[in-house]
Amino acid sequence: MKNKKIAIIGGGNLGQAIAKGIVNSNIVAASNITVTRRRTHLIQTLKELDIRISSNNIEAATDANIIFLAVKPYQIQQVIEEISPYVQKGTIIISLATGIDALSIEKYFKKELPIFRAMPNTAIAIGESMTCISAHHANQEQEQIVLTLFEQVGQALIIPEELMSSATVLAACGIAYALRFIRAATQGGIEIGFGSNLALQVAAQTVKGAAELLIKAGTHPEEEIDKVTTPRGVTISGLNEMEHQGFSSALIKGVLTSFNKIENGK
Ligand SMILES: NC(=O)C1=CN([C@@H]2O[C@H](COP(=O)(O)OP(=O)(O)OC[C@H]3O[C@@H](n4cnc5c(N)ncnc54)[C@H](O)[C@@H]3O)[C@@H](O)[C@H]2O)C=CC1
Ligand SMILES: O=C(O)[C@@H]1CCC=N1
Repeated sequence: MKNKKIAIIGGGNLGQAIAKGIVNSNIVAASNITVTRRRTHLIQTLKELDIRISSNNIEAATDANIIFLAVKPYQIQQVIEEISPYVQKGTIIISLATGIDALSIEKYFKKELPIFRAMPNTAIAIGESMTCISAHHANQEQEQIVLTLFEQVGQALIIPEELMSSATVLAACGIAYALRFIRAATQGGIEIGFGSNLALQVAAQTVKGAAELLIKAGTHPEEEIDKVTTPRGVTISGLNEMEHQGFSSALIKGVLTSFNKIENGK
């Protein structure tokens, strides 16, 4: 792994976060990673980490063993058609583009390559992503390489491609849903007396603790809820009122609305 050459085409939010995450984990030398962007002055900070920056996609793709496609979905076809003639056989392709299936990517390349789709979430910037990955024409060794790369920036798992839209909703959009919960809790906290900064600190750490209980202890949410809900107590009154107002139902309907928009465009 250490000697693999990586090209990240599109040094935007996700592209830069992946580059930094891989460098921090030390599994590939920074000098083996090239990040491309048309306006390279916007990614000068990567150079301080010894990451190479370039505006030349073809040069970056030519000697890469692994290519991340981190441009927006509407830019992906053009980028693939630009680099395809220079991509060596067996090069691992990892597309981050939402909603573009592996068959289309293969069609744009006009040749068979190991193609992966990866759906991280924005917590990748702090090494806490939940990344779902699907594989197309890849062998086990290639799957392990891609899994290992994303494990440097959070948790990662391989899923069937047919679940990629669901993964997008639950993990990528999910960050926004969770943040809206924290924002709403903060608004409630202000109404019952906290200043906004303190309310946000308390709400955010409380959500982190709740998630860690499930992740570290491996318990079910209801098991943890049972520990907080004293009979005739305040928690169950609040929780039941939230459910009367449609809390779980609103969340489930939101998840389905996002999913339907990906699947049917509406
Ligand atoms: N999982 C998630 O939470 C999210 C996933 N995404 C997906 O990730 C991908 C990247 O998204 P972001 O990083 O947010 O986008 P971004 O817009 O920040 O980054 C894309 C970068 O590609 C560069 N670029 C465009 N054309 C290029 C070219 N021909 N050659 C080299 N560089 C070029 C742009 O200048 C930009 O810096 C998208 O395909 C999007 O669908 C986007 C947002 C959230
Ligand atoms: O909202 C969106 O369309 C993209 C997909 C996943 C996160 N952001």
